[in-house]
Amino acid sequence: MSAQPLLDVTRTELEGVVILKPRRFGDGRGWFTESFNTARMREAGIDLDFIQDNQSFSADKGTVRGLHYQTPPAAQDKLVRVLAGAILDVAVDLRRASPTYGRHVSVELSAENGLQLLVPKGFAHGFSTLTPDTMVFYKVTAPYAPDCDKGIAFDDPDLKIDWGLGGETPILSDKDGRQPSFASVESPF
Ligand SMILES: Cc1cn([C@H]2C[C@H](O)[C@@H](COP(=O)(O)OP(=O)(O)O[C@H]3O[C@H](C)C(=O)[C@H](O)[C@H]3O)O2)c(=O)[nH]c1=O
Repeated sequence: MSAQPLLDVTRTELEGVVILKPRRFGDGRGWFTESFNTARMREAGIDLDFIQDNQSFSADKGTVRGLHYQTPPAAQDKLVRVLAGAILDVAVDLRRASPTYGRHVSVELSAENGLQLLVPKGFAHGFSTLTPDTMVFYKVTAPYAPDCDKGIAFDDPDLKIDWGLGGETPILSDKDGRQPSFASVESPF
């Protein structure tokens, strides 16, 4: 029986957006994993230079952060994982020439399932929290650039994203409560 790969990679219907699952080595104490390894990423054909780590804590279930992206020259690739709790992680294709322009994928990432989502440049990113006390950690390939930090309304009617909120009003930042519609955004990608 072949051993589980050290890094399992699953493509999604959006070209470039992939789900990563580093192998966990379990024993009587719990488990160990190499949560990030550039050699394993390169073997998977992912050759990105992550230069900044971000971390956000959301106290309440039903928090939505997003949809956000940075425009060139500060566009970011993001590698997202959850250290505590669970999120519905969403990537929206903003690449105007893409056959999946305007389409999204949503993946449940949790401390328990150990899944990670790679969100390349050209995609908007956001997540909703599925548990209280959710800690999200993500690596990015470009520094924070406030002037390039843009957004799209999380509840845009054209994007039709189900955030798993069960009809509840989400907890949002003021900024995310007034993001522009998808139709009004001139994507730079
Ligand atoms: C993103 C970022 C923010 N900040 C400062 C700016 C604000 O004073 C404060 C909170 O920022 P913001 O409200 O934009 O944080 P989130 O709503 O969690 O935004 C992030 O969440 C979504 C899901 C993303 O994908 C982006 O990485 C990022 O936009 O942190 C920094 O100092 N550096 C940074 O890289």
